[in-house]
Amino acid sequence: MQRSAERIATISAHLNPSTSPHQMEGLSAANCRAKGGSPGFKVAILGAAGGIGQPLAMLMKMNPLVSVLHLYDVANTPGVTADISHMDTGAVVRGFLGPQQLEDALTGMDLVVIPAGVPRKPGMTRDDLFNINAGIVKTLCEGIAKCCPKAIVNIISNPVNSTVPIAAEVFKMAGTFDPRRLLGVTMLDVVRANTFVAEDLGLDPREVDVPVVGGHAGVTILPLLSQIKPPCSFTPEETEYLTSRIQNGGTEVVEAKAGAGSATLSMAYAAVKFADACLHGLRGDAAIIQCAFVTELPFFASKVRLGRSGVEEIFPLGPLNEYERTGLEKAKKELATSIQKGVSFVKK
Ligand SMILES: NC(=O)C1=CN([C@@H]2O[C@H](COP(=O)(O)OP(=O)(O)OC[C@H]3O[C@@H](n4cnc5c(N)ncnc54)[C@H](O)[C@@H]3O)[C@@H](O)[C@H]2O)C=CC1
Ligand SMILES: O=C([O-])CC(=O)C(=O)O
Repeated sequence: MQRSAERIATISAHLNPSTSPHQMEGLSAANCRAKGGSPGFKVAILGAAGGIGQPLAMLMKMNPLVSVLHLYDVANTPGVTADISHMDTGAVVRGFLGPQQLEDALTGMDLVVIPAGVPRKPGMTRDDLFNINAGIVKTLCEGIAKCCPKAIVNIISNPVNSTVPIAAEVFKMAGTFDPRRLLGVTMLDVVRANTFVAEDLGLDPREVDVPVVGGHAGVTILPLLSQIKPPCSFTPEETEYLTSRIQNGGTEVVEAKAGAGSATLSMAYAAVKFADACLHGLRGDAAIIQCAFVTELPFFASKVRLGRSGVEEIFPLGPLNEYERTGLEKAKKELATSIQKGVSFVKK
């Protein structure tokens, strides 16, 4: 009994940076590495114990660009942190549990990734998550504005078309808003588009690049199949089938999981692909181009160039065909409503 109590004390010292220096001693190697300023970026995941958060945390722990990884959630971070901290990769992992530890989790971070919030069940739209997730994202962003206002923020929590505007309003009210640093993660739409198109064409998905613009729900997800690389043409039936499958990819997973949540593993993969692009941009690497939901235009998923200050260039949509022009009008209409809903939530 005694031994196991000591062990719990040691683990909780690792999880809580506010514990006394004496309690932290057992973990000095990891802490020395973190304090020694080993090269790399400091990344926080908010919602780190969830279905997306856990595999995302594991993949971020494997990323050589990450030197410190903070895992924050309102439940279960001690276990997830203890587990991931045993991986023999470079990043030092620290866990934070509950609102009292949010500020410690955020202080000093270069990149904050937010998959906190409830997922869909069959029959729900992403907008049905608004009532719960809007408040969660608002509170977390207030913490970011206070503790790491210069961090790049990647928002995964749905409905992205409204949660990103919520984040923007929170940052505007705090006087910390920088449109280059706030990005909604629409990478999973690109990942799905590449996969489904590659299946259709009999190609390796790694060779396919489909820009997906607009937003992250239903008709706002607009794949630009006319701009696919390698260049390729589709029949009207193929265009209709592929566009619909890409737009409904999330629902396909929600239905297959039959009440047990939405995409988590492919989302963690997409989130890491996107976070890694942001970190390469921060490092100053050249030509980091991805699609993301950005806050200029005023809010729209576009192809962007990532750099040291976040989004450094937003590319124009390029030539659209008739099918895409019609899709764009539908997307803009629905997006306007979702954006306004997010903005009003913070202003009210
Ligand atoms: N942008 C995208 O492409 C995608 C977005 N999503 C969205 O990601 C979100 C998370 O999905 P899952 O990980 O599957 O859900 P989950 O329920 O498995 O995990 C969510 C985690 O958030 C935590 N959480 C709740 N309130 C919190 C708070 N105030 N602070 C910090 N953490 C909090 C929970 O404790 C839980 O660990 C959902 O809103 C989902 O719709 C999911 C897939 C794709
Ligand atoms: O569909 C959902 O609810 C989760 C999501 O955003 C996706 O998988 O694209």
